[in-house]
Amino acid sequence: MSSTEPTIDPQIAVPRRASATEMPILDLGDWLAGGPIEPLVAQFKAACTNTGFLYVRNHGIPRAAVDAVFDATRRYFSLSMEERLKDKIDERFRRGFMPYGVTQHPGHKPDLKESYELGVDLPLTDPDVQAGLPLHGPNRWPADKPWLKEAAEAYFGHTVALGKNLLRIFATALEQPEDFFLQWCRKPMVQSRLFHYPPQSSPTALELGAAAHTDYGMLTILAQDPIGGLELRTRSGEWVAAPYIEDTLVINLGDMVKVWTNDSYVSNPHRVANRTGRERFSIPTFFNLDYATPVACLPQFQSKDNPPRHAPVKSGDYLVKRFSEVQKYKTPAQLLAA
Ligand SMILES: O=C(O)CCC(=O)C(=O)O
Ligand SMILES: [Fe+2]
Repeated sequence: MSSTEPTIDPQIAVPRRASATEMPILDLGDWLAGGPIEPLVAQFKAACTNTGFLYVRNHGIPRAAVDAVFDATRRYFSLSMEERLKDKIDERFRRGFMPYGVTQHPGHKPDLKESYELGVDLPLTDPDVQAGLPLHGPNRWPADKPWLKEAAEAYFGHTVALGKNLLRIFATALEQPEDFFLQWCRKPMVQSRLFHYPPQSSPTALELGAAAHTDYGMLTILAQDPIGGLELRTRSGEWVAAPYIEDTLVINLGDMVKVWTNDSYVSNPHRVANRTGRERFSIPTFFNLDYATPVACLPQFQSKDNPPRHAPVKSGDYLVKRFSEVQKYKTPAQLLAA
């Protein structure tokens, strides 16, 4: 080996499966049908203070909507690169096709994934869009592929509804009124990403489908296909697998939750290693509150002996900063200056 060749990390170990304590399955069915919230709140709290990861079932998103968005995603990524590049992501609104190489975590090779991105669809006449509020704007859709818009926007609508329901459980767990977070859901910064991961025969710690990272915002709602490949780090530092479980979605917390709770609720690192030799598809929805939401440590998580460990942040400013650290875009300010 010549000295100019990069050092290849040893293949990372195949982890064991997460236990039911590390990733409990919460059944939302009874509550969504009018039952009490308390049993769910207790399970939610336990998961959030352990790994920050859990599964939900009977979550209210119809199976047909999930199947339809996966079908459309597979169909879209079977198109030629030339075809997909017609809808290459625009830097201002960040909607559309994002090719390989855009997402790169510090110290890692670019993630081995490509995506199609969508969010809350705001017209160009919307006052916040006109004012240039970062990431606010219209979705971008290929006019000749109506099936993509149809399936993705339908699924998106369902995940927004689920996200708001999860925020009710979350607020109750934080001893706030059930609708506490919903006051900041006027134009919530929700983003869905339709992901395609190619097969990867020898994942290394340097090159993965998604390098180890924490999510930035409040809640992530992840639909994955039966291929699996999602792994999370437990509090003891062990990597464990979060496999596909039929009719469930994975929920995990983002870093903003650490600000609200002074690190009582955790946003654990996770990664994707697609070792199956087959293509993998997954659809995370990142649920975030309105741009101007003041995120700060809640009173019950601080005291004289335990002052806030994180400075208060404005939700949107924080997200924009975190995005710019891993995605090679220009910021809106740079675009305006260009
Ligand atoms: O694709 C997955 O399973 C997870 C993706 C992920 O962690 C992310 O995009 O933040
Ligand atoms: Fe993530």
